[in-house]
Amino acid sequence: MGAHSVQFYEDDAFLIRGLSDYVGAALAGGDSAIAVATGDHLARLEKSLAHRGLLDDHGNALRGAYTGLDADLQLPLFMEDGRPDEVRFRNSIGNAILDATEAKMGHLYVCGEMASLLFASPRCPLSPPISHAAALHVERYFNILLMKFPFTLLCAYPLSAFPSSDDTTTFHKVCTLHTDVIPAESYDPSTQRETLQRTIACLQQQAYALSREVFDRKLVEQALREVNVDRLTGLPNRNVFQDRLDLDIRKSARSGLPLALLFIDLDHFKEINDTRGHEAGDQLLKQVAGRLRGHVRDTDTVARLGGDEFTITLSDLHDVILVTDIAQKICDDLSRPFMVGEELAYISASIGITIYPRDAATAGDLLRNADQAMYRSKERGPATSTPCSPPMRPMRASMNIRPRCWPPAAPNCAPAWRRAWPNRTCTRACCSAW
Ligand SMILES: Nc1nc2c(ncn2[C@@H]2O[C@H](COP(=O)(O)OP(=O)(O)OP(=O)(O)O)[C@@H](O)[C@H]2O)c(=O)[nH]1
Repeated sequence: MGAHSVQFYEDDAFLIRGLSDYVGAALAGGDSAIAVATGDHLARLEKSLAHRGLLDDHGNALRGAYTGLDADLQLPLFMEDGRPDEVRFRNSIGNAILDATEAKMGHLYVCGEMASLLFASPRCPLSPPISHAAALHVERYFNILLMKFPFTLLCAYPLSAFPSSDDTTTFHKVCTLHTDVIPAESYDPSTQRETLQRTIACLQQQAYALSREVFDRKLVEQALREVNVDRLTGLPNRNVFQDRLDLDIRKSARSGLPLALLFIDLDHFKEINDTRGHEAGDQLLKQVAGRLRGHVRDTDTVARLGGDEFTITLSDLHDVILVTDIAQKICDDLSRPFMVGEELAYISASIGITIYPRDAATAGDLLRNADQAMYRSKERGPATSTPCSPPMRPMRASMNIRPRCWPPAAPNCAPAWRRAWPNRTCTRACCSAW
């Protein structure tokens, strides 16, 4: 049987160089060459051969004989019902090889990447493992031709055809069907150390598969982060909030220390979007997230549920009374102006508070309580916080916390507030901090 080598490659430019060396050496020696490659590779190969002075402008050999076959067109010729068919293969590629050997223009050198085409989606209509099995069939058909006709064959495979470590078995099978294995990116036609080359090629494939897996894992980790983190603010999102609340409830049940859930909804945030644009609204939401983080310990959870809704879970509370102080401070803090772009922006927040286990036993009920309490705050007016109270939780008095500094001090600096609450007056002393 004639020599049937396999050349692996990572980089297209390396493939073209290798094919050009192979076909070029044949033509320069007055021999025949058939190149079966994808349209793009074929064009680049022929350009390289023309550059070497071996082909004319029309792709005709100036020495020896050259035939270029577009692998994309050859593929359907020998496929039947989505599988390579031996008879069709003999009638297409086989006949081209037969014609070239009968022409008796020296020895025939064939290089082909139709087998690797079968591996490499999306060009090939087959997906693994069918494409892998199909390519192995094509290699066997080649070996049958090699037993009948005197020619030398070089097949080319991208390492990307074996992207996972599960492909190692197929990779070995491909190597076994060839007489020589040429490792990727180290093509040296003079090298004879076949065993060493095989080992290098296998190691390359394994290294390639490993790097693909590391890359894929990074993508998965990134996707997981994105699933858990609110992209705009970097805060945990609703999913993480719910998981952590469940966890905090279980910890609280064990430790006996209560936890508080604060539901925070910004007041008239929509006006910022409407008057200053969505980007300004985004900037403001990021700053709100930063301010909220400043009011809690590392062990507490500040989350963004979506839109202008945030939650804070305060765990391991030794003194529940402190929660209203924290809510007060948050109301005060969010009523301070925000620097958005070049201008100040004014908002405030309505907060609903609920305590575990005093007000509810489950995460769902706690969230519902806090949400309802937040709406009570909205009804009372902006910058208000309300603990869970009847009918949310029987026998609990509601509480109304306003920022010490309300409404904003400078008469011209908060037109939105003044339109919304024209009857509110400013307590200048406490606004001086602004
Ligand atoms: N800039 C920005 N706006 C958002 C984002 N998500 C939601 N919004 C907007 O936030 C607004 C929230 O709606 P509301 O809560 O009704 O607005 P509001 O003016 O604060 O209303 P009240 O809570 O009743 O005071 C809507 O206009 C949303 O389009 C976001 O990621 N970025």
